[in-house]
Amino acid sequence: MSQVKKVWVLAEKTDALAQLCAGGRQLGEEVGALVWGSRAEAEKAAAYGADKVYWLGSLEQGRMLEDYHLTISELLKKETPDLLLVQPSRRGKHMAGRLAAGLGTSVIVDAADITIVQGDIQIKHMVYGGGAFRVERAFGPTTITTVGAGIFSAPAEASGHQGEIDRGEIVEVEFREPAVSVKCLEKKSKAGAEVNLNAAKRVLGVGRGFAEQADLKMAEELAGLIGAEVGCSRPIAEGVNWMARERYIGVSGAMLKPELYLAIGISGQVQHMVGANQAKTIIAINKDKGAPIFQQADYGIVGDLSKILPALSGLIKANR
Ligand SMILES: Cc1cc2nc3c(=O)[nH]c(=O)nc-3n(C[C@H](O)[C@H](O)[C@H](O)COP(=O)(O)OP(=O)(O)OC[C@H]3O[C@@H](n4cnc5c(N)ncnc54)[C@H](O)[C@@H]3O)c2cc1C
Repeated sequence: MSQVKKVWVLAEKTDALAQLCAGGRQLGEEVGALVWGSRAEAEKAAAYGADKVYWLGSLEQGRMLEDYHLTISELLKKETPDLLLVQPSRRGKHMAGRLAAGLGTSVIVDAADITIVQGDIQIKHMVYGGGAFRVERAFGPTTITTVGAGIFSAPAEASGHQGEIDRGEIVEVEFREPAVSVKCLEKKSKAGAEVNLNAAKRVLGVGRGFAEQADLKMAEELAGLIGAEVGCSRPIAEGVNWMARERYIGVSGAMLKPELYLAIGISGQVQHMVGANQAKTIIAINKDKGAPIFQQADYGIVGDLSKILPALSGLIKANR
């Protein structure tokens, strides 16, 4: 694949930063990383393979990440990277939108594939709620895209620079106060939101086949036994509200690429499956043998989950 000259990456979390740096190395001759936090964080980005780390410093008390849009868009205008890869977190998407507005371009969201054809950046992403893919090209000197999970894999730390952290140059960036800033007045922790489905090797998804919230205990027990994170279909998080929104999988939720996806009481509508069909192995449990999920599953069990889940957990425990 041909490469462009400069690819920059912007991520809030370290694992996403490592993945985007790996992607940057595939797509660009030079990788630049925009990093907040301590100098150690900036050095980490260099170890992940960034040639230049644009170090934005630590967030001052009460300052929001969003306030950096002016600082970063000025930098983008000056340095004109060909491509900016952004972590698709809510804050990442927000920032991507603001940066694109500052540059007079638009964001191509949730890239499923990025190819460079003779210097032309072509981005494939899902449209019509997962019904089709479209290949798009952005106008302007810098293409901005948020990148779906699992598109690039993170290399072992420091592989980009053979472990020599100081090979990546660290450039200190001065903060530019935007005309209108966002102030954080109060922070409250959100119960149950601490989950990183993208990083999980095994995910067990629960759907509307569960009649009662209390029945989820059967799924949680099995997940614990096989070392899986629990995710869900959208109606479980945004209909009956049995789980946090961070746990729902699909086109408008988390996009996964685990080794195993175990879908229980999930019909397999396209909007859900686009978030799960990159799994290496899909196993479905559903009482309806005509459920669409069985067309995408590698293995299927037709039956009532209230009988199958305790039986599976019992078998695993008995064979330990
Ligand atoms: C624009 C748009 C975006 C959307 N985005 C998403 C998204 O990101 N993620 C998402 O998940 N959905 C999304 N949806 C909703 C999606 O279309 C489906 O409605 C949803 O995924 C269905 O969830 P489900 O499979 O849990 O429920 P259902 O479709 O109701 O399926 C329940 C399944 O459980 C089975 N079942 C019932 N009882 C049992 C039992 N006792 N034992 C075993 N099996 C049983 C049934 O046979 C059925 O197949 C979106 C929809 C739209 C329009």
